[in-house]
Amino acid sequence: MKKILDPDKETWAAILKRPTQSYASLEPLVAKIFTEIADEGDLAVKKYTKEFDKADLSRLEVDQSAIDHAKDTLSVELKNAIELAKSNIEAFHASQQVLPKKIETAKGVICWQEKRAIEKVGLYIPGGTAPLFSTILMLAVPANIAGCEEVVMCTPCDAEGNIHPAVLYTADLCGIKKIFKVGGIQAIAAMTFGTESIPQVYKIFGPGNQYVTVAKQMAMKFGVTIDLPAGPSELLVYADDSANASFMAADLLSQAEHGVDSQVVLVCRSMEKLGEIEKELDEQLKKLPRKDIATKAIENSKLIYCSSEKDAIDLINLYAPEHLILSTTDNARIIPMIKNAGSVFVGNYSPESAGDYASGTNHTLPTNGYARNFSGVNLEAFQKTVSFQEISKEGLVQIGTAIELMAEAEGLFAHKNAVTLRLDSISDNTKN
Ligand SMILES: NC(=O)c1ccc[n+]([C@@H]2O[C@H](COP(=O)([O-])OP(=O)(O)OC[C@H]3O[C@@H](n4cnc5c(N)ncnc54)[C@H](O)[C@@H]3O)[C@@H](O)[C@H]2O)c1
Ligand SMILES: N[C@H](CO)Cc1c[nH]c[nH+]1
Ligand SMILES: [Zn+2]
Repeated sequence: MKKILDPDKETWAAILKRPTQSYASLEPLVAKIFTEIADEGDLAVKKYTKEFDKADLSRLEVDQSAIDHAKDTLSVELKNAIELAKSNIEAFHASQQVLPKKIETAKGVICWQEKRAIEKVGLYIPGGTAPLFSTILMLAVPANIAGCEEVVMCTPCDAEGNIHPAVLYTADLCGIKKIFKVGGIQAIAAMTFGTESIPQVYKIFGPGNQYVTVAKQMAMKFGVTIDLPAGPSELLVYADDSANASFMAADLLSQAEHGVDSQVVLVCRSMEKLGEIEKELDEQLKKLPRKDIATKAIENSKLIYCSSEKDAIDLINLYAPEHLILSTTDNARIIPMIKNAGSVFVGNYSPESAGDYASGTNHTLPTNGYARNFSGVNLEAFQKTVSFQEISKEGLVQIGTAIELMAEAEGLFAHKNAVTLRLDSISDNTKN
């Protein structure tokens, strides 16, 4: 892991660059697959599933028998853990509900907003190197609270066409009725255009590797919206002398083990603590089953010493990490200074894994610096906001002249007339 001491500001952007390929470099491949799937539907989806996932599928949809088998296979302990996580995620996302609030902007002019669920949503559940069934909870729970009518789920299968039982169990627990054994670019293209088997959706949600992330960005060109660019996982730990070195090393490795293109960064105010964390990292890494993946991710990662607090915070805000751990003596003072981060974990006893699984917050979060302008998934992502107004005669008298003047100034006389006719009728009625 590269060690950097008090870097010059001019070098920050280069130091903090992510190890993923650019949108431009993946676009030609993604565009080719999109075109084929738009033209040939299931046939092209099957072709690419064979090419990338080595599975020769005759049917894309998961059979009920596989779901029933998954329910029998999973241990009671794991089922209970999934239930606990689901209940915390439900509590946190239900608390995000906003009730309509009517405002009288002028006497007799009542305005308000109501939330409406997006009717058809597609959930992408990553499964290339690990079966991320926790992601189903993160997406299906808010979709259900919002009241989305049609929920379609795509996830990659193994070479035999099977999906991990925990994925099928969790999807069934969340009431998902349409589950497809399709991953990667081909899954996103299929949900964008619709195929003979896979329904077209209005909005696509979910994290994934760089291929999935670029495919989601491509989907937007075809009128399907997306939640956010949620690519390869990242973690930045901000630590001082008070940090527990072994906890921080474990947290850094937890995100490094996601994929070779993950990135973890330590920004440390103490040289001594930086050394301790580095030593712990080396030791813990050797014992990990996914050490090959984590080792490659660690090669992309950095240990940065910052003697100045201002520089450290500026660096964090410039990097805009997906996850940020604050492990300092004065976390409460630091929190208001954090402008850009997807999800923040405060103190030595808030491991990043808690947010991945069971604290209740959502783990679908912006990566690659997008925490500067995107939020992670929340209830609102599954809703649209519709505005309403109800205006009485008295209300129209209050604002009518202003509307007439503005419409006339824009040269839009039909707009003006829509008000003038009503104001005239009000004045006629008053006279009679
Ligand atoms: N940001 C977040 O909120 C968040 C949350 C969870 C996971 N993640 C990230 O999701 C990712 C999951 O990645 P994954 O690979 O395990 O699963 P994935 O499901 O995202 O991707 C697997 C698919 O990628 C496709 N693919 C693989 N290599 C390809 C190639 N060379 N060309 C074209 N397509 C190819 C295959 O079709 C395969 O099905 C990880 O990077 C993890 O860090 C991010
Ligand atoms: N850390 C991932 C988000 O970047 C989410 C996850 C799922 N399972 C484990 N981790
Ligand atoms: Zn994780």
